[in-house]
Amino acid sequence: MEKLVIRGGNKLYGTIKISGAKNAVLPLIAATLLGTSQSTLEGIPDLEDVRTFSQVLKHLGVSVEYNKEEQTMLVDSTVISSCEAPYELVRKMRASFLIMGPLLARYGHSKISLPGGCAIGTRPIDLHLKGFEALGAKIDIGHGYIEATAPNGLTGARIYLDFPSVGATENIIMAASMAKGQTILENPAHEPEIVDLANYLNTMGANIRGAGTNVIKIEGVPELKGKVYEVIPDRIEAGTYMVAAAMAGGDLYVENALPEHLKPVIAKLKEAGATIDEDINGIRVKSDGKLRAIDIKTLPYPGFPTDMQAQFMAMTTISQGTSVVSETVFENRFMHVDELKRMGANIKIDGRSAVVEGVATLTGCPVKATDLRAGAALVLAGLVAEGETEVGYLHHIDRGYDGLVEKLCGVGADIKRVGTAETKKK
Ligand SMILES: CC(=O)N[C@H]1[C@@H](OP(=O)(O)OP(=O)(O)OC[C@H]2O[C@@H](n3ccc(=O)[nH]c3=O)[C@H](O)[C@@H]2O)O[C@H](CO)[C@@H](O)[C@@H]1O
Ligand SMILES: C=C(OP(=O)(O)O)C(=O)O
Repeated sequence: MEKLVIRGGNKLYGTIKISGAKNAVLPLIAATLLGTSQSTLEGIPDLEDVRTFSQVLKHLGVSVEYNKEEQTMLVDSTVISSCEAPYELVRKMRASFLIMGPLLARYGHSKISLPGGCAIGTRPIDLHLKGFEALGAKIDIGHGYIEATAPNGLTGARIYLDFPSVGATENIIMAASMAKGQTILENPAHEPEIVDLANYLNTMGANIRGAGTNVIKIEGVPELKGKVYEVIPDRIEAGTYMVAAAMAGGDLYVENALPEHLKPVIAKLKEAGATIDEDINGIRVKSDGKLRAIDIKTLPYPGFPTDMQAQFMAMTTISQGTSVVSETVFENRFMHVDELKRMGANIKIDGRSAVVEGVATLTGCPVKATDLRAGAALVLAGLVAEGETEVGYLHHIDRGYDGLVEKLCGVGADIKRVGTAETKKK
């Protein structure tokens, strides 16, 4: 099995350049299915999720050319030969469910395997389906598949989301972009990735207003064309390296990080004692590694991101005092706690909160990444732990961090990837 071997104790100095955002690029790839000509996506991060999504599109008969060196993806979905996605592909990546909205909009039919639960929670898709039904689709669930049909096309509607789900907002926007008439989406997600998707769809010829606000209005159009578009930088990757610098100490410039996407992360790092400077090209984090306890509560954007919760929990394990970390978005996103405890952290879980008493030092040992951000948290813990930390189950980390080892080693960390590649599994 492949693992990361991390020798802790090095401070981080220099620059890390942030890649394109995983959570923005996946909906953009789904949106290319709406275009009747070639799309060129730029700034594509080198991620396992990107490769998996390419496989999903190829399964639909779409031509996909990913160029790792140029960070581009050319998608030609002029012709789509299948509207079905099987379990083998969908189970690897929940975001593949985002193909349902575009396929329904363009062909009036889509059949996709139910994605199933995952390590961080049950992650139902009821809000996506309610949205499709409101637009006039008929939904049938059976034999592990969801089939959505709208033989006469979709019709715009007023839709209220019970919770501002990121994926449901994206799927509904894509479906409604080619529906007849106007759709008004109330209580949508506000994440920057939603705004990026709407911007791309508008570039393709859609008419979407209000993305990033409480109400999104979509006037359906009969046709969308593939275009050239560059994905936004990954705010979670940026936040992860910012926490790394705060914990390890040093002076790290996180190039490409957008301060306006990282307000709660910046505020909480300052509260913990790090010095943060923002400029037009990125964010600088300076720290002596001596941090204070902070409380964190995850919330939909613009609140504190759940995708940064595990990394901040790693930070609080070595921050002086008692921190309380509350997770309100996912019901089971504390899988990293037991692994951090193996490294000497003092954490008690109380319902949806974790109470963390800072310890003077963590100690390296073998640990496993149970999900993507849990894996990132363990890498951060390894950077400051005494001795050697071995992080296994790297397929989780590979889903969402482009060049993690190279980027961290480039600023002074001591990390090696060793062993033979494991069989990829969710
Ligand atoms: C590829 C991608 O962009 N993934 C992000 C996206 O996931 P994703 O789009 O899956 O997250 P959602 O915002 O939909 O989920 C948030 C909460 O809503 C619940 N829910 C969601 C849909 C639904 O139909 N019913 C329902 O109950 C979920 O179980 C969860 O508890 O947003 C999450 C929340 O910021 C992030 O952690 C993920 O990194
Ligand atoms: C939970 C995450 O991603 P996904 O929704 O793709 O599982 C994440 O990026 O932290």
